[in-house]
Amino acid sequence: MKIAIIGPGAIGGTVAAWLGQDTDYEIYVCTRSPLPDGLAIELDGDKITAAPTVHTSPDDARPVDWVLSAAKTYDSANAAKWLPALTGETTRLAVLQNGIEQVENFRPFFDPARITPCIVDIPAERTAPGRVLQRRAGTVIVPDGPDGSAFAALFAHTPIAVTTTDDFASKAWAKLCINSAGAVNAITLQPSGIARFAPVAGLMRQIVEECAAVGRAEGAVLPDTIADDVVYHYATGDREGVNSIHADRLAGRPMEVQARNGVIVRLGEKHGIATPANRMAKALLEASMIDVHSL
Ligand SMILES: NC(=O)C1=CN([C@@H]2O[C@H](COP(=O)(O)OP(=O)(O)OC[C@H]3O[C@@H](n4cnc5c(N)ncnc54)[C@H](OP(=O)(O)O)[C@@H]3O)[C@@H](O)[C@H]2O)C=CC1
Ligand SMILES: CC(C)(CO)C(=O)C(=O)O
Repeated sequence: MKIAIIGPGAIGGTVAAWLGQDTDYEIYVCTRSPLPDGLAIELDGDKITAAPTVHTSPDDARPVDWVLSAAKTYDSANAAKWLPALTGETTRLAVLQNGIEQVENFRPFFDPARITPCIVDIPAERTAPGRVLQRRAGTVIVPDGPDGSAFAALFAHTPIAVTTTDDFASKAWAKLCINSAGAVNAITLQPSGIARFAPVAGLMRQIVEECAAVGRAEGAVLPDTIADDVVYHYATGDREGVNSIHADRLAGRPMEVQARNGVIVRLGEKHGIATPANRMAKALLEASMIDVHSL
């Protein structure tokens, strides 16, 4: 089994290292930044390491059985530049991204019938190139079907629980409810525990209620308690947890604003649903990336 992982960041690095614990797999990591010392992942005080083959140019890559793309949503088109070299007749692509548009983001570059969208719930932070703090073993959800089952089987030897669902859209919107609220962490530059501060909990609740309303208009089935559930998740989880949009802002990287809050505003407009809290979150995060001298 040959598996290529595009983007060995927090999620790509974690997944590549865990997959690499099965020595029957040939793991290839496709990176744009050097990875001088392989991969080392810390989970629950233990460390696992892996030394996959590292490609820094598509010229070196060859067709594999599975490609896993773990680049950010805004890097999808660049990540896709690896695909022609990695793709053979039976190659399948798994897209490990937040948001609800995993297939859409790669549709221009890969046969959508062979794309497996993944909902990743693995809190992980990159601490240095190839170094990741994985805060929980975590889960991945993929659609029912032969590709979903084959993808899940890849992880059988890992602590990451991969399951399939017959209602992927609802699961993706439920995850977006969690991620939409994470904008508040990126805006305030405060980790998860800031949700214990009542005014922040209230703002997160409003962001999630808007997200859930738009998701339901799109056909998602979401529990009535989802806003309270999400706030509880942030308030009672790891107080120091830094979600990925917060990590992006801290590192001065672009942020997945469009995929996480922008999409709620955009689809809210389509359905005539007001989304003022998400609109404000989007504006503030976009403003934080602007050089005022360019205005
Ligand atoms: N971190 C987390 O806890 C979670 C993240 N997610 C989602 O997973 C996705 C990935 O997030 P995360 O791992 O945090 O992001 P990171 O920024 O840590 O990793 C992204 C990686 O993609 C690489 N990359 C970007 N473009 C290319 C390219 N053209 N070729 C090769 N590599 C490329 C980046 O390279 P470079 O090193 O040069 O920047 C980086 O290593 C996002 O959609 C995120 O929302 C989902 C659940 C949890
Ligand atoms: C909320 C969290 C940590 C869950 O895995 C996540 O999706 C992210 O950091 O982007």
